[in-house]
Amino acid sequence: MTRSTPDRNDPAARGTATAEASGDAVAGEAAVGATAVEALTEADARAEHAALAREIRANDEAYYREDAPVISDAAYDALRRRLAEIEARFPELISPDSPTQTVGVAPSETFGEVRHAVPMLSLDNAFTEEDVADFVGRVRRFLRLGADEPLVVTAEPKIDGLSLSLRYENRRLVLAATRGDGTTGENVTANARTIADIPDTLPADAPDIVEVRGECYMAHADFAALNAREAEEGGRVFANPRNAAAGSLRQLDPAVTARRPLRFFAYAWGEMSGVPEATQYDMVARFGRWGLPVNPRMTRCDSAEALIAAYRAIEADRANLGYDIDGVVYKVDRLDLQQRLGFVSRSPRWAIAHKFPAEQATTVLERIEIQVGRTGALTPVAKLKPVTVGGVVVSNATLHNEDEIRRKDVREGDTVIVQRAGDVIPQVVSVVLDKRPEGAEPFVFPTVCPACGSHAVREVNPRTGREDVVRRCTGGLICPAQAVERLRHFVSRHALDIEGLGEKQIVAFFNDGLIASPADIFTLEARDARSLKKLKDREGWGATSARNLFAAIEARRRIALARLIFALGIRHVGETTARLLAQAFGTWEAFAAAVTEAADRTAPAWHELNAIDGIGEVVAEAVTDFFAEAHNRDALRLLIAEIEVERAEPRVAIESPVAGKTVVFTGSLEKMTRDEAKARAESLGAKVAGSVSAKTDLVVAGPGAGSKLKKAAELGIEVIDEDAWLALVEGR
Ligand SMILES: NC(=O)c1ccc[n+]([C@@H]2O[C@H](COP(=O)([O-])OP(=O)(O)OC[C@H]3O[C@@H](n4cnc5c(N)ncnc54)[C@H](O)[C@@H]3O)[C@@H](O)[C@H]2O)c1
Ligand SMILES: [Zn+2]
Repeated sequence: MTRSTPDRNDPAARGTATAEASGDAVAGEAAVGATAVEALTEADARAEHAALAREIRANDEAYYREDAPVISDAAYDALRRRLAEIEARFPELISPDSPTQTVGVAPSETFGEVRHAVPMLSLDNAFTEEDVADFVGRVRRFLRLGADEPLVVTAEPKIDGLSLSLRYENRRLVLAATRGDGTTGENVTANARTIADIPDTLPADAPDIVEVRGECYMAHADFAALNAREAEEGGRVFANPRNAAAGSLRQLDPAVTARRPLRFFAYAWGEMSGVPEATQYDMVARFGRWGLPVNPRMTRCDSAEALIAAYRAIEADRANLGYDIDGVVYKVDRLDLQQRLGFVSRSPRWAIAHKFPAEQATTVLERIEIQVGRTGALTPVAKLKPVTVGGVVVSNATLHNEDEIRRKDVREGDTVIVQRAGDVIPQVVSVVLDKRPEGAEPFVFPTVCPACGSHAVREVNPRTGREDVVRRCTGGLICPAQAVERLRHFVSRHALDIEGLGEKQIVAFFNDGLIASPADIFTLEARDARSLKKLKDREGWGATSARNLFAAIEARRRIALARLIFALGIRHVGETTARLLAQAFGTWEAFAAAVTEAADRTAPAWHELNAIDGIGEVVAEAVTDFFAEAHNRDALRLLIAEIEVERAEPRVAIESPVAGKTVVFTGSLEKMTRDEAKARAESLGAKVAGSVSAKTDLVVAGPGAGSKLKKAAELGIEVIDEDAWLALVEGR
């Protein structure tokens, strides 16, 4: 696995909650209130504030934790601006957890946590020249500077990467951490050590403790090469260099980071056992002498006008820098003045980021093409008459989804406004209606998958009654667009668990036509015996590895029903749900017959399915949609003919102190692995959740527990340690 974060569409890794969250997030682009803030009633403001905060948080998760944003930065910034405007008028809505008061998101559990000795903050934003003048005025007033007293402010490019803190003790690199939520970040020391730009040691004149902070980023050329390579190998293609940098640094396996061309610019610092210079400018110069890369475009300015001139100069050069920047950062130069200015909630008072406007151009949309993603999402892409936007030639732009096309009424042949907003994937902003050719028809979004001909459906969220914005192919088992992803999931550890059949082998076998659907795995050996091009003669293989693979496959010909159901990769069907279904139906035949019948929502089978404890409508729909697709049923018939599915024992009512409780494990456990703890808890009737919420009954915390523990304390949820947990479940 070369992924740092769980795949967003892996049903095992993503609960319904995340799926809904990101669905809301997409819808959020349209959700910025239409009413002027001045005209809002208090009740409307409260409701909109809550909705905005939810959307911002969902987008934060996608952006910071999964390195896969769902909306453009410009759309995201608009949500934030609206939230801030509402809070300005209704200050009672400002709570400590409002997005205006917080930084980023809490670190992902998969990395060790690092508490920052000095918090890592965000930056306030300026979008107009007026905002810049306001900033300078605010600083001067705060410092009570007279009209003739100079104020020097630096200007430097705002690199679009992710911030990284490097701690040197006695001039050796000892710790590297991401920003996280500003207080606690992720430990990425081993990853940072693989970055050539980052020195292992500092020279003798550096103090004993030095925390260098700066931006980890990926240059344009490296980004393009990486994406080309990933696309070829069936890996993950990144939307833009920032996501590529974040996704590459935040890898569980540092060897993967080492193969990614990451770079670094130093521009700030945290804890220091002595600050050797008196100004921002000189500190950065000092970092440069210590062997750290620093940006050559930093200048000193003495007025708002000079700052804007510096901004214009950097903007003019933006396309030639070779890496993405999304604005210019201004910082008060004198460190003693920085000290006096201090901080407000999430950003320093002595700095501001002057953001570039999104870059736009007008061109003709020639065609709308529907692409099918690795997880079956149908995404519309606008094929454009090539046009230069912000120095880059653009011929494709995203249209996001079906609703967006309808909302903007985008038609083939239209003249459209295209925007690049710092990120690399351009988007269609709007249609120039005056230029619509005669006879242009509204676009009809396909309801079958262009890759495999299966039905493509939109899920309905039973709670909100709203359709998911994404239309998905339901022919998962045969769809060539999804094949690799499905097969990878099918053989993964918690599914069929076939050793020696990783993503790399699957991609190679799929490309060579050896394995196209799950049944093919079990006929591989027989076909190999008859084939002239044998597995053992393939590059990187040999008689032993081929024999081992065949043995590993053979060992899985007998499989537990729950594992098989999970392995199918049906949306929303994770391990727990698969087990519930297996226990409820007992045999494959009974399960398959019932869920096929349940396609008819008036059939008794539909009600039986919904009556199973723990199975909600979302799951019931996903399962029946999957079996309603004839292509899937055909593929399953072939698979079942090759394997033997074990009968599942029915679930017995459990009497245990944790039955029916929702439990969260956090920190490191010493007496059991996470998987063991989870399986044990579930076997006792508890539900194991990944994050702490009001629904949590119990938190089991080991050493090193961080944000979840904090959250539990905030919510007043009972917290026990591992020993207490064992005593509880063992009845001691
Ligand atoms: N599209 C989305 O869904 C989504 C979601 C969350 C955030 N975002 C984007 O992320 C950004 C907001 O997040 P943020 O809190 O990280 O703040 P920010 O990017 O606006 O500013 C703070 C960051 O700027 C970086 N930076 C780069 N060059 C710098 C320099 N020379 N000096 C100082 N800092 C420098 C640092 O990493 C710092 O943490 C916005 O651009 C926003 O649009 C987008
Ligand atoms: Zn398909």
